[in-house]
Amino acid sequence: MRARVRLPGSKSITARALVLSAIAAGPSTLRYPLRARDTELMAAGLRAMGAEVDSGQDERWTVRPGRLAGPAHVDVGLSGTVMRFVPPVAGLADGPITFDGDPHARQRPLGPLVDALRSIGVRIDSADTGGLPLTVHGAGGVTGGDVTIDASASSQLVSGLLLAAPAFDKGIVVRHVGPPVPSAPHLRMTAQMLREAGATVDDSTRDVWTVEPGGLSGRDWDIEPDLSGAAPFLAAALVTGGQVTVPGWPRTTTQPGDRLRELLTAMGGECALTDDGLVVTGTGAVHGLDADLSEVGELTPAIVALAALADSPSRLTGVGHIRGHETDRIAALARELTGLGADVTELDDGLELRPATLHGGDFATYEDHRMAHAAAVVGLAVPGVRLSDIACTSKTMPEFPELWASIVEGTH
Ligand SMILES: O=C(O)C1=C[C@@H](OP(=O)(O)O)[C@@H](O)[C@H](O)C1
Ligand SMILES: C=C(OP(=O)(O)O)C(=O)O
Repeated sequence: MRARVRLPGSKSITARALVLSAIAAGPSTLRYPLRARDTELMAAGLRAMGAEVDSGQDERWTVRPGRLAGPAHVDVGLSGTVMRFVPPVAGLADGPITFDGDPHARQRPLGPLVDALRSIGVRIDSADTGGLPLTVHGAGGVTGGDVTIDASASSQLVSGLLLAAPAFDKGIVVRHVGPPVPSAPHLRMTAQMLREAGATVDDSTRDVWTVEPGGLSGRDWDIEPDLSGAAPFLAAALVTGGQVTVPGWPRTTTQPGDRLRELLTAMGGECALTDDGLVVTGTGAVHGLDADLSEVGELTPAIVALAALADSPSRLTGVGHIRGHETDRIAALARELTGLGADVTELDDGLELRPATLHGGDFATYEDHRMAHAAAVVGLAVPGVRLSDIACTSKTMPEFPELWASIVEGTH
């Protein structure tokens, strides 16, 4: 395999740019945004509340902030960013905003955010579970102030509060209390993008984030390629002993996917960040990995797929929270890989894998895009791996099936 894969924009950066633009004082543009289910739902949700989001052109979306008002309905789909980033904005709107999503969305952790918003004066009706479906009774503004939250289930619970906080009367001081918050790079991304939009943010104390009240400016956002989406493509270089180049790989970034350079090197690849982008070359061998993935939880499915093909054991820990992702990813990976003959042990907070000879069979995706990515990686080395569903990849990369087929067929 010798492939060059141009990836779509980052889901996480696109989501944040949309939210910050919707509460800014003037218009903004997003250059090279991600067009996928999660970001289309984000745009639709903000639009429903009164922001003017024009996503007509692929390479340039524009956002004109408008008066935020209900009644409106926000479909969160299965998107963590939509369900955690939009309710705090809904508190700023005038009128009721209802939220619901795919059946599994109701199982994803949301209660701590709802409680936190209530504690700063936002009236919310929620399901008994504390999560979806819910109604935010926007009062045209949010008092803000001091909030205590257990965000061990998802960093997005904190990011959601911070992103809307410049528009709160008193801004916000968020204190996390509980087991560690995962996905630290995503919290740095939130702080950095808030600052780029003109907010004053203090994240210098562990587990405490302060955002001062103040107007945000409209601006041009250049969206980096989605480095987490790169994971299965770069993994393919290792599995096939080939070479995959991702052009436009940023030299510095807050995206957790940048850690792929270190993880794939440890697993036997060679990674070179060149003027042409990131070039990953397989050496013919895939080694096991002993790593704490808590900061990069969304990379777990692709790394586990590689680990299932490795020539030595792996122990991947620190990701108990991914049981609350699109599906319980620890259980799903253990079950589906075991079904293909892998030697896997499920841990509370991760997985252990030992070398085994895999065989073909059915692989269920549980509507999880990254489960499909994992199956695709295994399928490079194991004939007859049949995915239950490839359409779920539309959550973050609708072009995944075509891109994957093209690298496998060597047409790139
Ligand atoms: O803020 C973000 O854009 C994200 C944060 C992470 O969430 P968790 O902290 O819930 O893992 C990550 O897994 C998700 O894909 C995107
Ligand atoms: C966990 C993920 O998504 P979400 O933003 O829905 O939490 C993911 O994309 O791996």
